[in-house]
Amino acid sequence: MKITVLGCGALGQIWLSALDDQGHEVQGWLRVPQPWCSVNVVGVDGETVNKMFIANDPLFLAESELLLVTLKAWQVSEAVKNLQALLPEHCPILLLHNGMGTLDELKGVKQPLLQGITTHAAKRDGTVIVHVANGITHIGPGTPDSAALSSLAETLHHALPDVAWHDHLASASWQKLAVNCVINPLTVEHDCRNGDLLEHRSQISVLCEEIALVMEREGQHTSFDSVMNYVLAVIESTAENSSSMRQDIHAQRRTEIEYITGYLLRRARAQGIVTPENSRLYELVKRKEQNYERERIGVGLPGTWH
Ligand SMILES: NC(=O)C1=CN([C@@H]2O[C@H](COP(=O)(O)OP(=O)(O)OC[C@H]3O[C@@H](n4cnc5c(N)ncnc54)[C@H](OP(=O)(O)O)[C@@H]3O)[C@@H](O)[C@H]2O)C=CC1
Ligand SMILES: CC(C)(CO)C(=O)C(=O)O
Repeated sequence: MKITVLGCGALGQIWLSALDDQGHEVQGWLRVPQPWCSVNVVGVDGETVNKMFIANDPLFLAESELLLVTLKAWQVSEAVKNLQALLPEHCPILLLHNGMGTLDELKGVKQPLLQGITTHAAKRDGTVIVHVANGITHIGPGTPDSAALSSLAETLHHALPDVAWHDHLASASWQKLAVNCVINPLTVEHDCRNGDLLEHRSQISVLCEEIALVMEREGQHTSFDSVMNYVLAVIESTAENSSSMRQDIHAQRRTEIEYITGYLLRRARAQGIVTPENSRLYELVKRKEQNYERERIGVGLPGTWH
């Protein structure tokens, strides 16, 4: 297949490398246009890949059979809208990111949209992307016209297993959102690794009560116990991780809070539910972002809200 990967960061580079390895024709798409992008990946098995791929080629884009979007949630809608006119109308767009809400922002896009969530872990270490742990990528339709695209899961599975197709991704997406609503802002508040959150069980419990209520009103078959047990299991299985939000705050980057807790709060408001503990954490993270944004502008540096 001819595949363009939009966003060549941690996830983007492991996908570029894996798809190329399977014989697919791939190009990267960078924010600042360049004819080449370099992929430097250390695999889970320690094997390294150093390769250059074509980048930002509009002719390649016009012939692409898949646009794989591996951007942060807040980068997605503007970047996809900028490319949609160059992309064939039938070319599926797969959005792979944490958080929810980007589909609502892409309502006018003509191409079939798919969404995905992943438990793979990859991080940047200097100029290299380290694929820290294998995981599962769950994908499913984001618009009705992508419901018949389940064969994509098999193609992607051969490149970077596991990939599972879901006719209805909402359940998996909400579970992942619940995990991110608890772990990400709490690790910012306590400035700790995921595993250290087990010392804050009562706070986790209050957050899970609120989240379970919103999920139930959104039509999800769940309960407080089920959300709590799932969140605790992920805390244990990712105990050594520093969450992506904590890393973003440490690096003074914009976080994905608007698409994680922000999305939960928007759905809670629509359902008439109050979520005081989630709201407090949302405000806490927003305040931290605003403070360093103000500091950057104060010392004459450009803001990070590009
Ligand atoms: N890394 C991981 O292990 C996991 C990540 N995720 C989720 O996947 C998503 C992607 O994460 P990750 O790969 O880590 O993020 P990265 O920040 O590493 O990658 C995003 C890349 O997109 C680039 N970019 C930004 N804006 C544009 C644009 N307009 N056009 C083209 N490229 C652009 C960035 O470049 P620049 O820096 O120059 O702006 C950056 O290289 C996030 O939602 C994350 O939460 C989920 C599970 C695991
Ligand atoms: C699951 C978790 C919390 C793992 O760290 C994650 O997705 C993140 O850090 O964004």
